[in-house]
Amino acid sequence: MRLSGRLINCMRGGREVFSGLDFEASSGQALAVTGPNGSGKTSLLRMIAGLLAPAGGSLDLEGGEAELTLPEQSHYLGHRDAMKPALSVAENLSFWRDFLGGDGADTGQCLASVGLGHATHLPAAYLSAGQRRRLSIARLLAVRRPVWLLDEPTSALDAAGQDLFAGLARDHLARGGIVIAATHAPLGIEAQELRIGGAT
Ligand SMILES: Nc1ncnc2c1ncn2[C@@H]1O[C@H](COP(=O)(O)OP(=O)(O)OP(=O)(O)O)[C@@H](O)[C@H]1O
Repeated sequence: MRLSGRLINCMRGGREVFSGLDFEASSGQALAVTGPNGSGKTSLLRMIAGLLAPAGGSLDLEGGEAELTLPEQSHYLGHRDAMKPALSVAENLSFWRDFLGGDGADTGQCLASVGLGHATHLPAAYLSAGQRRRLSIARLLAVRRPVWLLDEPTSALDAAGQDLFAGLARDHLARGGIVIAATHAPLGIEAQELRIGGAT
């Protein structure tokens, strides 16, 4: 499987953010998207996820499921943890599993894998920032998709959480997945750097 972008142009609010961006990531590879604030890292992830149209260029996934689009084969975790505060932790994850077309994955097991086994019945509103991030990461496990698009995946995670994330990402890569992560911090996994904009 190979994900590639060719000559991608990004416009936001009538202003060019970046242009002519090329990148490529094959099965088992991670890309760390780096660059200064406002250089377009989140915008690039959202384009790959199908949430924002490129102003030019093309995005392509070769070797995936022929009948599925690139967004349908991708997970996008934004830096806001999309969850409903009044629902429990388990209900939030079940919502996402069903919404994303999961095939009945055991949410309890996914939550235990991210260290939230003790909090499944708590309202999501009670979670700390790092726990919310762990709940987002559990979505990656509840529904298996080959392309992970992650915006600052380790923000708010403590050292143990960062190790946990790195382990899950390594497993995903070992299974032939692809990780594209926008980050200002080391991801804890081997990754090629895709730099956008000027020096950090
Ligand atoms: N909805 C929008 N309308 C207009 N401009 C926008 C919109 N969303 C983002 N932008 C602008 O697009 C540019 C790129 O934003 P983006 O969030 O992709 O950057 P980033 O590299 O992820 O930044 P950071 O490191 O701060 O997270 C910024 O200048 C931002 O202000």
